[in-house]
Amino acid sequence: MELKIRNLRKDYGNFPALNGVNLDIRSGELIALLGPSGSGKTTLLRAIAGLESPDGGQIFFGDNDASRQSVQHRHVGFVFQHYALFRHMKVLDNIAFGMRHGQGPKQSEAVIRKRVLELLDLVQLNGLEGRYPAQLSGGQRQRVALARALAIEPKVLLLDEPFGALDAQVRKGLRRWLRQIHEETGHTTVFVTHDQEEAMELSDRVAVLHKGDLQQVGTPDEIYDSPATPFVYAFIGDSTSLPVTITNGAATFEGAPLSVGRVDPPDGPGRIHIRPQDVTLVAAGQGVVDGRIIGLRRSGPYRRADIAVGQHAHRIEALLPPELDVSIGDQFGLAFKRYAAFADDREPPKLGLAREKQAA
Ligand SMILES: Nc1ncnc2c1ncn2[C@@H]1O[C@H](COP(=O)(O)OP(=O)(O)OP(=O)(O)O)[C@@H](O)[C@H]1O
Repeated sequence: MELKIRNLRKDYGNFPALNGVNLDIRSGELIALLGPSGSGKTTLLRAIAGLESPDGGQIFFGDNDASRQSVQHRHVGFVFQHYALFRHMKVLDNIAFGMRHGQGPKQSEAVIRKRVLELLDLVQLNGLEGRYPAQLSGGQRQRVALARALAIEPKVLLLDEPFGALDAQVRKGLRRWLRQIHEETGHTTVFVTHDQEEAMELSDRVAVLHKGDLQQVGTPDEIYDSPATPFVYAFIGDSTSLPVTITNGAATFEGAPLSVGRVDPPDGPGRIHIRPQDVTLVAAGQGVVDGRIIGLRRSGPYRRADIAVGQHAHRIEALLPPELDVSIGDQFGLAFKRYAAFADDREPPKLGLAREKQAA
């Protein structure tokens, strides 16, 4: 089922939780709603489910305007962070609940039992149908919750931080498992997370929200390699930045020209953003700007260097090969393999000011 969200608004008092969101969700895709706490992810998910009534805009399920439809009529499957299994019911009865009490045609107990056992097989919990939720681990309970959501053959599957309460190791396992289930079942799935790694690894596309605004929608590669706004650049992956002044497409830093080539944003104050892996050290005077190493620490297979730049000690971070012979206090030129230039955020942030290019 394809979803179209048009100019969706939700205000809590004077506070705009959703600021006119437009988003097309393709049939069969797994899309992540990603953003920091309070960005509007859950509000958007609940509006899709029909649990929240918007103050403006529309939500289409296919060609059908579902904006005024009840939760029951939208026929969505929902899994929350805090598993909402019925504690007094066995796993089998939990999964069967929607089939027994839902809107669909009545089914015989034999059919229901067969379907529950198939779903238990799908979520890899064969043999646990007779247990109560208290006799399951947190990860197993979330699998039961997913089986229950799938049991009603939902038009759309909505997942709100379903692994949020579980430890990191279990989360990683469940992430792979969920992707596999998605590939087998093909439900249109909307997944809320504030964990960028989870969003990038799991989804076909990522929708990044910030303060109720949809900042960018794209594949994980597009979001990481071509962030559309300074917020997306800073939120996804590591980066540091330098304040610049842009005049006729040329950037200056602390009054001196910055040899990064032509930049696109309009004249005025802006920032050049760089990812640590895109900074390389060259001889002083040969790079975009000179800097002095003020910190070095090991980071996985790399060494992470803190480099002070300019008179006001702005900080640039670089990932260096550990065998590179550098020490605190060394002076270098910094070359940027890639960077992005943005005009300073003028409210609200607008798409399309980015320019990512090879450094000159
Ligand atoms: N019922 C409510 N009444 C008032 N304000 C609310 C209500 N629900 C949410 N908000 C506010 O709306 C904003 C968006 O909330 P939402 O829960 O959608 O954010 P989120 O991105 O899902 O955050 P989190 O990751 O913390 O769950 C927040 O600032 C929140 O405080």
